[in-house]
This record gives sequence, structure tokens and C-alpha cells, in this order.
Amino acid sequence: MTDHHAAPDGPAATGLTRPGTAPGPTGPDAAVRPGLREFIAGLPKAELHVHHVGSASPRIVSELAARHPDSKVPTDPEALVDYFTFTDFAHFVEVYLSVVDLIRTPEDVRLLTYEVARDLARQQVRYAELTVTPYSSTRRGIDERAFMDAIEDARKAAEAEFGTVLRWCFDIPGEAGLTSAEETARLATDDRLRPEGLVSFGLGGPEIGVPRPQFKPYFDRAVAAGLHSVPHAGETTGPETVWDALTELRAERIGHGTSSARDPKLLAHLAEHRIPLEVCPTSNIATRAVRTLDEHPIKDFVRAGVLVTVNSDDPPMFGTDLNNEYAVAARLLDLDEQGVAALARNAVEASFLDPAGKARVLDEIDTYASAWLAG
Ligand SMILES: O=C(O)c1cccc(C(=O)CC[C@H]2O[C@@H](n3cnc4c(=O)[nH]cnc43)[C@H](O)[C@@H]2O)c1
Ligand SMILES: [Zn+2]
Repeated sequence: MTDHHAAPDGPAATGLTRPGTAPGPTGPDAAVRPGLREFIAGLPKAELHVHHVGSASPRIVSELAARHPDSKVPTDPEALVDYFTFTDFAHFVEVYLSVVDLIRTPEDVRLLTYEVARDLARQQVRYAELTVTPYSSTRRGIDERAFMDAIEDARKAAEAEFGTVLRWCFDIPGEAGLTSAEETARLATDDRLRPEGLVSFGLGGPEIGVPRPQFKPYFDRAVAAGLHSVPHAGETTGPETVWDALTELRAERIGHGTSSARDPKLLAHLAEHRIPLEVCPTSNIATRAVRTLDEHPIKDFVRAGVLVTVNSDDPPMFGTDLNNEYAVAARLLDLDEQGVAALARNAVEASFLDPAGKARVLDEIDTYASAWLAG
């Protein structure tokens, strides 16, 4: 069954569609049951794996590039489609850092954060944990106090104006070494700096040549300070990296965890201990971590009883958004409206939202799904 109607607020609305993928298996024409895209577009959702800079839409990138015209990042949305086509994960990081270079002042940080929240709210995202890499900004000269004030100011404004609750995950850009780990741990645990919205501590960037165990002391400090542990693992390396994240970094959720599918014992462990995976299907294709969408292991995760959440990672860079990721997951898992609503509930349950907040969003999901199915 095919639904050729892109959601009104789907990736097409960002002005960014990638040649070769749209129309195609991950683009806005990905085949799903009739009406399912409309259901997804209105469904209240939680987003658990989305990067701050990686969420800069062509509109935001253009505005930042106009402020800083010396940058090599194109301002034209059409040119951005080519610019955001990656040969491999290393190329992705190179391009990602060129966008990081556009964020030079606390006002840039505030603009980015507030506009990302607006884009999330348009997709009915009620709660999002945004992965922020403060090291990349402070090392480029943004004052640390001003950086924290900018994200917090945008967070509060977004909640008041859009009704979307934002929380932060501060991640270490692992390839930048232990200096970046020390700096990130300091910014996350210093009571004078640590922002109110911070809930978790992560580890991003390339995995190859960046062993996870070296970051243990920094995760120990973060956990001792009350933060949750949410490293990326098993995105571009094997299941042993996921084991390291669990045993050395005390991971409570795993960013991606794609290669877990190659280790049945690991899948059983994730299922038994209710360690959710933050699955980002289109990202895995865009960075070439997975060859084709039909080879994506999301079905193996569900079959093994692992708690699966669906996320968008760096949506404009990958020509997607959260609604489209739900449509992709629905196709891969052959889900109807009830199945999609169950995925949305998974994300709320796996989130670090307080119990009252979880109950509120779960109730919204149930009310919406019941009304849709009754109507
Ligand atoms: O900022 C620097 O100076 C710097 C120096 C060396 C290396 C890095 C990075 O590796 C930054 C990586 C950057 O990528 C973010 N990100 C976004 N999506 C993903 C993903 O799917 N998997 C891993 N990392 C991702 C991550 O949050 C880092 O900020 C930086
Ligand atoms: Zn990520």
C-alpha cells in the first residue's frame, strides 16, 4: 500500500529533499499505509536523539551564513542538498563542523536553539532531549556562561511559546580527545555553570579509533552528579562497542546501537535490562553506516524484545524529520496506527522526563490515537 501524500510539515516543508532518496525508500514518498502520514503528523511525540547543530534547517543555516559571509557553507537551500550528501561518516563530521563554525556568538546559539524548538513543535514534539556539544562552541571562543544562558533562555522561551519541553544531553566529541572529555565533564558538573535543563551525558563523533573505555572517569563523574548516561555506540563499529558503553560508561540508553543486531547475547541483555535503543534509520543510510534501509536491523531489535525508540539525529542534514522517521519505521515494521502510537509511547517511557510529565504526554498520545481510530 502506498501513500503518496507527504505530511504537510514533512521534510519537503524544510525545502530540503535529497536527489536519489526522494522519492524513495526514506524520502517523503516512502510507502506506508494510506492515511498513516497524516496520523503521524498529528501524533504527540518525544524525540530522544537529535543534535543541536545537526538540527539547523536550511532556513537557520541561511540566516547564520548571512551573518557570517566568510563561511564556506552555502546559503542556497538547493546547494545545501548537495553539500549535505556524505561519502562516509568522516565526511559527515567534516561538514558538521563547518556548520558548527557558523555559530560564533551567544545570539547565534540562542537563535539556533529557539528555531530548532519551533521546528520540533511543528511536528507535534512535546518533549525533546537535544544533544549539545558545548566543547565545540567554547573552544571556538564563545564564553561558557553566555553559552549556557543562551540555551537556557531559548529553552524557557520555547516551552512558554510553543509548549515543547526541551532538555539537554551534553556530549563529548570523542575524536577531539580527553581534553574535550574533561571540558565537557566540567561544564556538565560545575554547579555554577550546569544548566537547569541538563539531564544526561553523552559521547558522539566517530567511533573507529576512539575506544569507549577511556571515557569512563568522565562518565563516572557525570553519573555521580546525577546525570544519565547516553553514549552513542555501535553506530559505525561492532557490538563490542555497545558492551563497552554498558559496562564502562554505565549506559542507560544507547545512541544508535545498530550493530547490536550481530550479537544475540547483547540483544537479550538489552531486552532483559530494558536498555532502549535510539534508532535513527535515515541517518544510518546517510552516513553509510547501513547499506540500504531494507537491511536496517530495527526489525531484529523488535523481534528480540528490545525497547526501540525512533529518532531523527541530524534531520535537515539527512533530508528527513521525525515524522518521516516514524513513517520509515512504520514501513520497515509494517505498523498500523496502533503500532505507531506504541512507538511514540516507547519514546516517552525511555525518556528522562519526570513521572508527571510522562503521564501527561502518554495521556495525550492515547487521547489522540483513540479519537483518530474512532473518527
Ligand atoms: O569541535 C571540535 O573541535 C571537534 C574536533 C574533533 C572532532 C569533533 C567531532 O567529532 C564532532 C562530532 C559531532 O558530531 C555530532 N554528531 C551528530 N550526529 C552524530 C551521529 O550520528 N553520531 C555521532 N556524532 C554525531 C556529535 O554530537 C559531535 O558534536 C569535534
Ligand atoms: Zn547522534
